[in-house]
Amino acid sequence: MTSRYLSIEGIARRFSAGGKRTTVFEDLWFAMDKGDFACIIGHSGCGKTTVLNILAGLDAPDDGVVAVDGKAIEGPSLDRAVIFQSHALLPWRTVLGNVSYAVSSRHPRWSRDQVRAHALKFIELVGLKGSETKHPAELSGGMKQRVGIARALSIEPKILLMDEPFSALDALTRGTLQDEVRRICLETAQTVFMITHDVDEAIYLADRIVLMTNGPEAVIAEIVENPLPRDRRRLDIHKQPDFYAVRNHLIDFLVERSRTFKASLPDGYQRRHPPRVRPSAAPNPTPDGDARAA
Ligand SMILES: Nc1ncnc2c1ncn2[C@@H]1O[C@H](COP(=O)(O)OP(=O)(O)OP(=O)(O)O)[C@@H](O)[C@H]1O
Repeated sequence: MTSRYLSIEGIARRFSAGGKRTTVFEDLWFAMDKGDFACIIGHSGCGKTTVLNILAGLDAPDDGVVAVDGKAIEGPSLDRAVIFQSHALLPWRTVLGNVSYAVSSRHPRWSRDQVRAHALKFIELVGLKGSETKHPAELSGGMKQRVGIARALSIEPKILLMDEPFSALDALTRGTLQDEVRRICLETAQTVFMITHDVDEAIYLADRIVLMTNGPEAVIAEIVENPLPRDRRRLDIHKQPDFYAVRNHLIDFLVERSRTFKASLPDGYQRRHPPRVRPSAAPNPTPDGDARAA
């Protein structure tokens, strides 16, 4: 196994349905360091959720291994927290009750006061101070998702896995929550693997964007290194010189290359080391040899 914090090593997943066997992907490789924020982008059905489920330990690969912090994943664990599109809160528990439940699962020996103090810290972190005693039915969609985020972060997971966490929210709430998740993840050096269909969301949040070709038998076409500065702000991100270079690169992939990539693999393409690309507005980017302009 490699020494990276998270390593996906040659995994394959095949499903049988109606007597037909489909290979979603095989020989998939990807690695992350601690504190990295990666987004995966690809068309519906290419296998993004399958990868996330394998990382969560909810599904197992048919071949290959996934390891976190040097340990192969063998099932669900509190080391990996998942935030889904729907919040899946316990309706009979309050905000504090929902978060405390997760905290006491993580720290079964903690006293009631310790659990409460820890849960309150994360409730405050996501901006829900004052709503501790409310039940999920009394909360807006955005507030419920905040509880889900507080619950996931409160167990201080090694990896935070997010499956389109903001897609069910209105644009204003989505933007605010993106800001908060970014702030918290930067502050806590949280390692995050997230699925999104939203190119702008990926550019705002991610350090690296994994581009997956269409399925079946999807491959990772490229790992796009985000060229924007780490202190980027959502509201004026479009003024960053490289913004449209990276945005056009991602859109071009989704519109065209996700479909055609496999039929014309670039020279020297290796599944184990997909090309790393750093789109740039500069006319002749030459930072690391394999960088290309959008
Ligand atoms: N349990 C299963 N049994 C059979 N086929 C499955 C199963 N789970 C997923 N698949 C198939 O695997 C492929 C990848 O599914 P997956 O949900 O990972 O795609 P996705 O990229 O996350 O799609 P979306 O963006 O629509 O959520 C699809 O063709 C899907 O039908």
